Amino acid sequence: MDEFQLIRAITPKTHYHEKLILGIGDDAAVFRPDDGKNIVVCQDQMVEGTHFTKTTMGMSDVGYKALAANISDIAAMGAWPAYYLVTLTIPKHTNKDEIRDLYKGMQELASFYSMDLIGGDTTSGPALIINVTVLGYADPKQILTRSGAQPGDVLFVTGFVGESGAGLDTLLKNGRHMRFLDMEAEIVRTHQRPVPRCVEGRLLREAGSTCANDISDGLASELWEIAEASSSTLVIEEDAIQFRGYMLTLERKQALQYAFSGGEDFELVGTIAADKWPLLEELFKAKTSVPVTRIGYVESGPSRVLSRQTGRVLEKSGYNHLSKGDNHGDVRDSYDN
Ligand SMILES: Nc1ncnc2c1ncn2[C@@H]1O[C@H](COP(=O)(O)OP(=O)(O)OP(=O)(O)O)[C@@H](O)[C@H]1O
Ligand SMILES: Cc1ncc(C[n+]2csc(CCOP(=O)(O)O)c2C)c(N)n1
Ligand SMILES: [Mg+2]
Ligand SMILES: [Mg+2]
Ligand SMILES: [Mg+2]
Repeated sequence: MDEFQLIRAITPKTHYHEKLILGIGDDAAVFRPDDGKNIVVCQDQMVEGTHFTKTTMGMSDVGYKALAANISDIAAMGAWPAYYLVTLTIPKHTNKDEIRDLYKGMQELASFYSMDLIGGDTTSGPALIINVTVLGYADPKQILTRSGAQPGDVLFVTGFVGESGAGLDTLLKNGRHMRFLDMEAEIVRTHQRPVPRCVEGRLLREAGSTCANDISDGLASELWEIAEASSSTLVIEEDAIQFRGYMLTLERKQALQYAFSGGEDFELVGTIAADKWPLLEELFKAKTSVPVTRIGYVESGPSRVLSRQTGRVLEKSGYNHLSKGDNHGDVRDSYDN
């Protein structure tokens, strides 16, 4: 397989968006934006050894999750995805079938959201790296931001948090080819194939929420981002955090540790005016199988996250690439300025 064969193989034969003028095949892609909408754009990448290993994820899972992580950021803005671009760094000895599986995983999710692949780049390099850019649309009158929390708001989270981190530990211990019990299979799936919460992001907008953040680095880290961007105090009631299945077999303290610091759950955490909370609950019951749980509130005060249970400031734990001394800067010397 050479670079040009690869590009030919991944070029879609049809497209979903009629406003796409030029997709893959020229120096750049061209589309006419949807009338009256704001364009939303984000980018996240996954690196072998940092975000996945051969033990934790198959190639189609890697493709799926690289796109899912980006769609999750679009969902956290209350927006809807439309186009994506994929940049690959491919190490030696990667075969054609592996790349085909990577795109299969991405296409599964892309077809669900009718997203068009419109470009990217391909290079060789020392590790497998998948960098995805997603473009989407938002209603110009209402986007969900990290700075949108107001004193008096209810703080909520969608779905169940902590499962991805627990799934990762299960995978690191047993490998992905293990025959898992149903409960373990559920958390492993959350780690490998998280479901972006686009529908739920829309419901947040419908109910009148102004603030959301998706959980990539862990609940603690995402709560701190909201507190800092909104210049307010978030009070978290740990006792309200819900778990299911495998997580209920753990000591609650450990389950909470996964929820706060595990990351990659890709659920939404956000806030909404207290008088609109009942409507949000109603909309979730009527329109999605994903639960929404009140886990605290917002009050005026310095930018910080307080635990209602302990009265103490919540530790800013969670995943931080550049504070983990062992996972960066090891393939080359420093620049000599
Ligand atoms: N290297 C960079 N250059 C320019 N902007 C960046 C860079 N890295 C991050 N950003 C920007 O910083 C902001 C926060 O990015 P961050 O990656 O922390 O958010 P996220 O995607 O929600 O989190 P995660 O990466 O854990 O999924 C975004 O506006 C992002 O575009
Ligand atoms: C093998 C392996 N080890 C550790 C992890 C955990 N992990 C890696 S990156 C990240 C935060 C989100 O990334 P980003 O901030 O880049 O979006 C987390 C929780 C993993 N997935 N696989
Ligand atoms: Mg990011
Ligand atoms: Mg995010
Ligand atoms: Mg992200």
